[in-house]
Amino acid sequence: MSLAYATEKQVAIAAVRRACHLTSSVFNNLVTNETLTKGDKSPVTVGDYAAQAVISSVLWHAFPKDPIVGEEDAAELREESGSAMRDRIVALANEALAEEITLGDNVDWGIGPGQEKTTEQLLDAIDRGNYPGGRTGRMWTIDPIDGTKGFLRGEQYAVCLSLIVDAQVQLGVIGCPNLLIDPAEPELGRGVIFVAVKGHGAEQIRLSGANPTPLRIPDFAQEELSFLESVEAAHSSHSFNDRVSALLSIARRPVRMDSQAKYGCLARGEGAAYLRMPTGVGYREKIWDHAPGAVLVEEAGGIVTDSRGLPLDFGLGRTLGENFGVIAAGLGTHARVLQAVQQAGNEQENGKT
Ligand SMILES: Nc1ncnc2c1ncn2[C@@H]1O[C@H](COP(=O)(O)OS(=O)(=O)O)[C@@H](OP(=O)(O)O)[C@H]1O
Ligand SMILES: [Mg+2]
Ligand SMILES: [Mg+2]
Ligand SMILES: [Mg+2]
Repeated sequence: MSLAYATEKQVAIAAVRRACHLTSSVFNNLVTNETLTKGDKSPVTVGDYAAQAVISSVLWHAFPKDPIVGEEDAAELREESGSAMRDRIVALANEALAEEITLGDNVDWGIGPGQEKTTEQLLDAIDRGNYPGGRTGRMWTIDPIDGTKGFLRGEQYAVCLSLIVDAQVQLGVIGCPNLLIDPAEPELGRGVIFVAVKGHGAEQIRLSGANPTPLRIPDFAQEELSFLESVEAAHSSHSFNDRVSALLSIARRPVRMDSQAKYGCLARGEGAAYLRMPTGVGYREKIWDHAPGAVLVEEAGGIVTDSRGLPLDFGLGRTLGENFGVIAAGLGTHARVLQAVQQAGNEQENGKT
């Protein structure tokens, strides 16, 4: 096997591991006044900002020329009113950057003892995520905490990083600190990183970095089919999924889970399809919410399209453009789900539902 994107993979895993340690410790010590509400009414915590600062700093050290499409920006933190949060973010980010963690990550990537940064350097690191995206060249996407609402509830969330080259996702890394390593063996505990390199397969490793396990989506019998879907009804239409489920005579209840942990669970065979249909409010899906998950599912043998059956286009900028939803499923399931989605869509247009 060739070493495609071998350095990028190592750096990305190291960055995501650091960020996962950070977010776990933030959750365990989260106090009031550490969460802001953004312009779109969604929450952002000190954990989101600090994790983006850490990942961006590591990427800058390893690949200084690569642009970054990151979810967060530091505008509010630069204001006087943001100073308390700012100080906490700087402390958290520096703690994570300087932390001693072994197994493959090392000081050459701007992490490890002595790698603390100034406030200005960390705010700039957050703001390096302002790249507008586009069709050509290399770029990284960072979603420092995907599923922030799940994070705040103590449920699933994910630290998500991808490398896109000429609009194709080449590498995806999804850290899930709260996900069971193996649902069949809960005593193994929680903390998983999903990794995929285009053309080279998908794997799961433990948050500790150990036990790489290849991932392959299994074939599902009809009675085993179930959907993975968002927790928040505002993020994807639950009622539409119910109709698709009925059309496919799916008996099992959908599994609701925040974040790209859904793509990870699909890739390891927990749930037969991830359906995310728009709620009709004109929301545009962001590339950082899907790029790592899409390459993961494809490399585990699955298919990811919109409701027209077209691949997601990561070359349009920071968003996926007009929202036609997302259907991710294994090879043997995707066509059936797509057909049912289109039927449900037609019914909706004809006012039958
Ligand atoms: N209206 C609307 N429609 C679709 N998607 C939206 C919408 N608003 C927000 N978002 C994005 O949803 C991301 C979280 O998705 P999830 O699948 O984790 O949602 S859920 O928490 O399970 O409900 C969430 O990612 P994070 O902000 O990283 O948590 C947002 O990018
Ligand atoms: Mg957010
Ligand atoms: Mg997100
Ligand atoms: Mg986020």
